[in-house]
Amino acid sequence: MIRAAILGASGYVGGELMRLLAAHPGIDVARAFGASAAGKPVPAFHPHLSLAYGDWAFDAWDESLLDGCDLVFAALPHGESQKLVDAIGDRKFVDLGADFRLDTAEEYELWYGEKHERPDLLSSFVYGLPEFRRADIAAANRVAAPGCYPTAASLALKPLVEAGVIETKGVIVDAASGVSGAGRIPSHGTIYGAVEGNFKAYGLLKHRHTAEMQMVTGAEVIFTPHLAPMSRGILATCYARATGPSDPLAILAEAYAAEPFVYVGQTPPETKWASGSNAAFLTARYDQRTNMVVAIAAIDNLGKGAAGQMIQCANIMLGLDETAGLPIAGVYP
Ligand SMILES: NC(=O)C1=CN([C@@H]2O[C@H](COP(=O)(O)OP(=O)(O)OC[C@H]3O[C@@H](n4cnc5c(N)ncnc54)[C@H](OP(=O)(O)O)[C@@H]3O)[C@@H](O)[C@H]2O)C=CC1
Ligand SMILES: CC(=O)N[C@@H](CCC(=O)OP(=O)(O)O)C(=O)O
Repeated sequence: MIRAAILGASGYVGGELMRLLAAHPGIDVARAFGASAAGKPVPAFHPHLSLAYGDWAFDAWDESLLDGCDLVFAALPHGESQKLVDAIGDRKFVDLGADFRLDTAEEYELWYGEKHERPDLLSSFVYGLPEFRRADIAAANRVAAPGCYPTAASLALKPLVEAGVIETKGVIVDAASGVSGAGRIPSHGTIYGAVEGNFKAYGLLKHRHTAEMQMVTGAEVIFTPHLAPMSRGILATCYARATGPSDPLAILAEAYAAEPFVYVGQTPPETKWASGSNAAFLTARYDQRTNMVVAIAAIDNLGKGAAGQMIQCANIMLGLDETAGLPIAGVYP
């Protein structure tokens, strides 16, 4: 068994990693690190994990506790993995923070508004979207797993850009996320009273995921995220001017025909289809009246948008079955 350490195990993504790894045939959780949670029992933060990790407590960060671990997952706030990466050494490392996702320190500083402390290490990370970078991930020691919104939007758009059926200028991504996308610590905008029965846009014109979507798709993107009154899920609806009549559904179906976690179908997908799984559900249409293409993706932000994708990357890096430990079926209703 591969022994894994999780940094940020007390957070929402950390909890989802622990849940999925509890049923993984080739990877065991060896260490679960917290920050303010250090020393406290795992079930105090993740009661749903009581049977799997009932007698566990979160560790305080201490790099010597990585001894004996072959693999490290980090689900920390942005900026934190830059400080820890040296301690991880040459272990396999899957980082979900944004620190090493973008190609340049300048892009990171532009969109995240803070200085990048380790630009020297940017090129040592591979962007962890397996459907587009599988061979590079297999050869990598360090992977920067994508953000949740960019995963959904890029899966919907990239094959259409590559097929040349959409214009790459002014692509519109309207996406809605469940509240778990904002993490475990509630803020004024994510408490029940602010979210229940409500629907709102935020981050207009400046959401940091715009940079990632542009990097992956090669298109110029205008992205508007929305907060939806649900725990999990992302629905990304993407619009682009067509270069002419095409069959975008057939293009997506062909692009993902061999992909174990991507389903392309006629019916507009719903977030619940993906809930609890590592699946992505896609559809697309060409509209002759407006000469526009619309492409839609539904994922679980904690699944294919976070923990599931991290495990998919780790499976590839370790030469395990890519689907090991990862559900392809969602929880419904
Ligand atoms: N939630 C989602 O759907 C997605 C999240 N992400 C990204 O993944 C990362 C984790 O997200 P999420 O789990 O939602 O966040 P949470 O806020 O739920 O969890 C954050 C985790 O980081 C730990 N932590 C906080 N500050 C520090 C610090 N200074 N040093 C070390 N550890 C610290 C927390 O520890 P403690 O609680 O013990 O203080 C906790 O375990 C973020 O970068 C997020 O942007 C990416 C894709 C999707
Ligand atoms: C609903 C909600 O607040 N979502 C978060 C997305 C968090 C996330 O995925 O952040 P990174 O991918 O950059 O790590 C947001 O919009 O900031």
